[in-house]
Amino acid sequence: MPAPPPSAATLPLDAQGIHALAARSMFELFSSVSQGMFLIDRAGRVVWVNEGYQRFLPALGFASLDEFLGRMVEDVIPGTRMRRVLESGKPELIDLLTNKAGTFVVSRIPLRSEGGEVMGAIGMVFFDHPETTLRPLISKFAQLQRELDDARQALAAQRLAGRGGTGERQRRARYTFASFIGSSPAAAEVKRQARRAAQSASPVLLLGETGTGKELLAHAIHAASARADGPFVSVNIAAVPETLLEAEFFGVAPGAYTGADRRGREGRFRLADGGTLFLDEIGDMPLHVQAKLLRALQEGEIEPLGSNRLLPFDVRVVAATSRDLHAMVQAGQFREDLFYRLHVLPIRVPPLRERPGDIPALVEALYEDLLLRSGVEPPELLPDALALLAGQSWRGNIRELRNVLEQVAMRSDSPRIGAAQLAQVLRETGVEPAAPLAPAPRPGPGRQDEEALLLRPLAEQVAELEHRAIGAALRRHGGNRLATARALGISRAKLYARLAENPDLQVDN
Ligand SMILES: Nc1ncnc2c1ncn2[C@@H]1O[C@H](COP(=O)(O)OP(=O)(O)OP(=O)(O)O)[C@@H](O)[C@H]1O
Repeated sequence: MPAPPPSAATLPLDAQGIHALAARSMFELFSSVSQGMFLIDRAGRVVWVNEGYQRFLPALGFASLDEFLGRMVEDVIPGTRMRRVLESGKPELIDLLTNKAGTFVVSRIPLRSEGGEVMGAIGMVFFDHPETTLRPLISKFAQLQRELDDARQALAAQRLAGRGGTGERQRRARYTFASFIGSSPAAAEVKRQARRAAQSASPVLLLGETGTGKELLAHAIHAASARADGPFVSVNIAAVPETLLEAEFFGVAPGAYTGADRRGREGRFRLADGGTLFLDEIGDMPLHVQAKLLRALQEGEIEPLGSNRLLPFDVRVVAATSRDLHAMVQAGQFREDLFYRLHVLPIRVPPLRERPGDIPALVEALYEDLLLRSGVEPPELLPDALALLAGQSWRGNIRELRNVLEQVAMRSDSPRIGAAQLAQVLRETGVEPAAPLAPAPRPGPGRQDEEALLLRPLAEQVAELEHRAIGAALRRHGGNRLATARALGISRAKLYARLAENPDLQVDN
């Protein structure tokens, strides 16, 4: 019997017909759900762009489609991996692409001839601004990115110091007090206290929000202490599974377990012998380990798991936490006796929002570091952009500032960045920009004027920023001087002195 003639409602039953139908349906599906699609040929030239994709062209720096078509894909879409897909013939079904046009969830698929040869590739953008549409995924990505940054920075510091092996890296201090950037009163006070702590042998407790520089200070304290030639060993308690913490601290005796640990393992206390043991996130330590830690600190001896021998150690402990240990003690979550054992030299590390005056110096240092680490030429931030940075709440503190600065460098070709461009990057990285610390700059100064403004003595510029910061804080707090001094992390006496020098700052309350 002859096959029924194909109609609009009939599925083709031959392989070729099924293939054509599926390909067409998939193409239509992708073009309707994606934000944009484009095609490159075998040479990597952009040969077709659909209507959806055309709206990204201005952000990529193209005024018309004609300028975009026919160009090599990497010349027009910074950071793209389309050429890799051409070369490997393997699709990349989901990826995040960040460039000056924003951050996108993208997909790249090779196009093959009937003979299986790669003839080109199709690129699709599924989401733009994934930081709002895919928040959990993006924050996880941002977290990983930060960890990667920290690891890269550690490696670079090690390379600069000309040091070898991984174990060595772990056991040397990476930073000194000079690495702690900031000359604001709050920063100077922290450094003063930390320097004093370095001279003593007592435990130090660093208290402050995430990303404020607690680990950096722990390294610096070690490097300036009498133990500087000994090892610096750190344990991030939050990152070690609870069941492994004891083994991590106290070690495992040979033969205690079968398998990998059969030969036994040194604990961190022993590895840090003669040096400093940095206990990061001490507030995350389970109560039963707290009891053992306390005993070890009191006795100066540890008992490796599966052993009945006590081993002496000589370690100076520096602990850090972003949690409110005092409240944890009251809630029965942290042992009071351990708290007092560690709370001998407490140092409060202020959040970045309490020292906005340090932002210009931090920007300079973090960009210098970026240049050293990755060769990325950083842009210059104009005064209105610096004022915008100074007005943010920086929940992730300096780590977050570094991340934003890197994003600015990655997403922009312009050598100078103003507040408007910065605000866009802040939004794209998931930070809703708060008002700048100073009123928005009046339109006017051209590039040369702006450069002239930046080429004045730094002290003058810092004083200006301080003046604007005080003005903004006074306005925010309705002229309340105590609240203003607190918000800026300065003493009331200092605020009164500044107000006396600058009568124009007075706000009646
Ligand atoms: N004052 C500073 N000057 C220069 N860089 C800083 C300063 N403070 C922090 N950083 C940088 O910011 C990042 C975070 O600092 P660090 O890891 O020391 O913070 P932390 O308080 O220990 O954070 P967490 O509690 O999340 O572990 C690091 O890359 C560090 O080099």
